[in-house]
Amino acid sequence: MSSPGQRPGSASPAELHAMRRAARLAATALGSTSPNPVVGCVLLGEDGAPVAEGHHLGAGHPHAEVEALKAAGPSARGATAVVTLEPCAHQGRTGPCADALLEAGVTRVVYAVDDPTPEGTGGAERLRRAGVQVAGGVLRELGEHVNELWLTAVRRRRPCVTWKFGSTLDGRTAAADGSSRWITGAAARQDAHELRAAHDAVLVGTGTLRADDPHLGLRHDVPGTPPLRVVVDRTGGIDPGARVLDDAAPTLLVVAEDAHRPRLPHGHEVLALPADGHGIDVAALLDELYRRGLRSVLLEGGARLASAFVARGLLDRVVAYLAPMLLGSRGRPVLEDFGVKNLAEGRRFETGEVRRVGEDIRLVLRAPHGPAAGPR
Ligand SMILES: Nc1nc(O)c(N)c(N[C@@H]2O[C@H](COP(=O)(O)O)[C@@H](O)[C@H]2O)n1
Repeated sequence: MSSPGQRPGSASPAELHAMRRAARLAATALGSTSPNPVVGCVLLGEDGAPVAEGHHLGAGHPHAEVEALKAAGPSARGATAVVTLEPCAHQGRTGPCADALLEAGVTRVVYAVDDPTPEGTGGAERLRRAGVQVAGGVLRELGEHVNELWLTAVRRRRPCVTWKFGSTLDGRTAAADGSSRWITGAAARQDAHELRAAHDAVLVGTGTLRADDPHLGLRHDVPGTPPLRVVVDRTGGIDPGARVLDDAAPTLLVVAEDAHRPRLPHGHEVLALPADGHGIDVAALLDELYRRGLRSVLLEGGARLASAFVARGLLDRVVAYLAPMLLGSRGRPVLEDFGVKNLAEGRRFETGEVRRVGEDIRLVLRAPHGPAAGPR
């Protein structure tokens, strides 16, 4: 295994090209693989030309390397495997990829990111000991990027939390009268649906539920598995006719331990968690979601719930759609007070990707790297 400080192994132009292809393959399964990562693999023949490729479809399915080996058949002998994550060395739901690569006669393995899990790690070392040439850390940033949600989750032992919002440039999500349709344009809203499809769960509080009656499903033109809909409703007072209780996807209704537990239509569930005067214990909620195998959560509001996550330092990423519009201080703010009294207490993020989506600006921010974050 290459250690975080180790220089990445060198790779040929054909291998770098194959790694980019493997990352694109991996990304096609975002939102469908948890608790497993997204992984892509390309096999190159001795002349450097691709002979087969594969990607991981989800837990219980063969790993990316095994998919590619199956597609290659006997052509795998003498091939180079280019894979976005270190081949695993363990017997989980499926067998160890390192052994499958050895049995198929692969002679070189190039991978981007070390597997950070105690179960999965060790494949690179096993391959090296068996005489296979191994180069780790190749296009590591790309491998980190495509698997950002899973890597953040397994390093922090809780789902990766992305807070998504659409607001005016002055941080308002509705006007004083509550009108909010639409602040951002159609392109930003379409993009937000694609973001939803890449996550395992979408999370809102009751304020948003009452104000917008959101459905939280996927639009018919967005491919992917609908995420679990999670509604934090401290008192359990959800309207039985709420759109989120239809059968498009399961809904988890999170209530306080001492609250009324409503009967929900078949397929939905009530989860009781500790709460205090500020609301449900959101760290306990993340622990429970992680325990259930969810690795990514898209927090879609409202201001109160988002403030609870900010206050607890539980945001990993922010995806903001900023509309070229101003509503002034009578508009509804994107966040409530979360206890900041002076500039030094303000929460800072690192600026990531910035791009224009229709008339709006899409901004990705990341929490500064803590000790659990991976190498950069
Ligand atoms: N290298 C690699 N390729 C894949 O396609 C993978 N899905 C993984 N996953 C690693 O193995 C663990 C899951 O194993 P099972 O699917 O249960 O057999 C997962 O936690 C990763 O460490 N690795």
